[in-house]
Amino acid sequence: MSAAANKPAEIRRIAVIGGGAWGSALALTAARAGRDTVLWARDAETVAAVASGRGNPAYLPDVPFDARVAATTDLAEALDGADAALLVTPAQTTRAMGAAIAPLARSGLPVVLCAKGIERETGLLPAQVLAEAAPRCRAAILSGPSFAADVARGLPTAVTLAAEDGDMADALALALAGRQFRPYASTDPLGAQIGGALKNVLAIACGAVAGKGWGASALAALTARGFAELSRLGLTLGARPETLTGLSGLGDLVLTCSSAQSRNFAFGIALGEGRTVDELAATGKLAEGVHSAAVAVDLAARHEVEMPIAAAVADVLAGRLGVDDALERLMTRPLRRET
Ligand SMILES: NC(=O)c1ccc[n+]([C@@H]2O[C@H](COP(=O)([O-])OP(=O)(O)OC[C@H]3O[C@@H](n4cnc5c(N)ncnc54)[C@H](O)[C@@H]3O)[C@@H](O)[C@H]2O)c1
Ligand SMILES: O=P(O)(O)OC[C@H](O)CO
Repeated sequence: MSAAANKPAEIRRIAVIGGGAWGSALALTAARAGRDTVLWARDAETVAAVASGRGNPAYLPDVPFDARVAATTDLAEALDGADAALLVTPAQTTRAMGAAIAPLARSGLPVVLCAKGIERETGLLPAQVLAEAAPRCRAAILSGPSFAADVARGLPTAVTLAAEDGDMADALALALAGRQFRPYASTDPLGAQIGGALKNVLAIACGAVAGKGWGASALAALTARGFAELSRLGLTLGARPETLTGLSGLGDLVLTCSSAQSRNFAFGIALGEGRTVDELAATGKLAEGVHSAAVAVDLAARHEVEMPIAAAVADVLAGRLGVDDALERLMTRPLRRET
């Protein structure tokens, strides 16, 4: 067989599974890139609004859709004829959504995992979960500094698009690229997933520092030490250094640890201002770091990797530690060489 015959076919039709903020922004991105795009959402009101061209008022208010996106509540219809799917529901739903996609997807369908998190019950990353739930699909990862509202408005950014198969990563990057959205293909999906999952946990810590008013120096110091933790775990698990310092690692960490537009950072701010975890959970707003903190700490412990900031976040979220005590604990750790 020639090398050309092994190349993935051109991606013309894209199914975006998940009608929240990021799913809608990515559907718009795919449509702007000229792909025939269909959005699946479980809620009929969202589908009606998107299909009529009104956009997604529930999740992306005040963002007009400037390209045509079809929409459906029928998963089989969304996947029918799709050359690739983007799975954009919360990380803890990857297994159930993978299982729903599995019998409807053609063999070898590229499924781009866009959630940033770790499965709570198993400690598995999204691609590992998909491999169990939909073994005939091929996983790719889209991650990097990208607020849904910014991307939907057409503000520029760059992201990582990673898959074990470099040709598939290239084809997916090409399918989504536009003047305002620049994917960099990568063959390190593990590294891309580690960065995306951990930056959410670390952003809660940084938000708490901001909410407490502990100053810009503390915020920068915590972000840098957070990056040290992310890198330690990533390198131990086999991520590549250039991925960890790239868009899906350092790039996304810097964004999420510095902007109140981040739901994880905003969650941390509210904690620092004295709101309780239960109060914040009751708002129903998705902050993925809340769901991944404890399991990230367990994963690190299994690999004998120290993650004191993530551990402090997990303890605060579990009600075992206050934010002031978390600072005290971090600041009074034995002094050490910087690594
Ligand atoms: N919003 C962003 O700026 C952004 C950017 C990059 C990555 N992400 C990641 O994308 C993922 C989704 O985030 P979002 O911002 O779109 O969240 P969101 O809260 O805006 O939307 C979540 C969507 O998932 C659906 N959903 C929830 N539970 C479901 C279930 N059990 N089955 C099927 N559908 C379900 C909801 O109905 C909703 O349509 C997260 O992992 C997040 O970290 C978000
Ligand atoms: O709002 P957050 O904290 O989920 O962050 C959104 C994106 O992941 C930023 O890249």
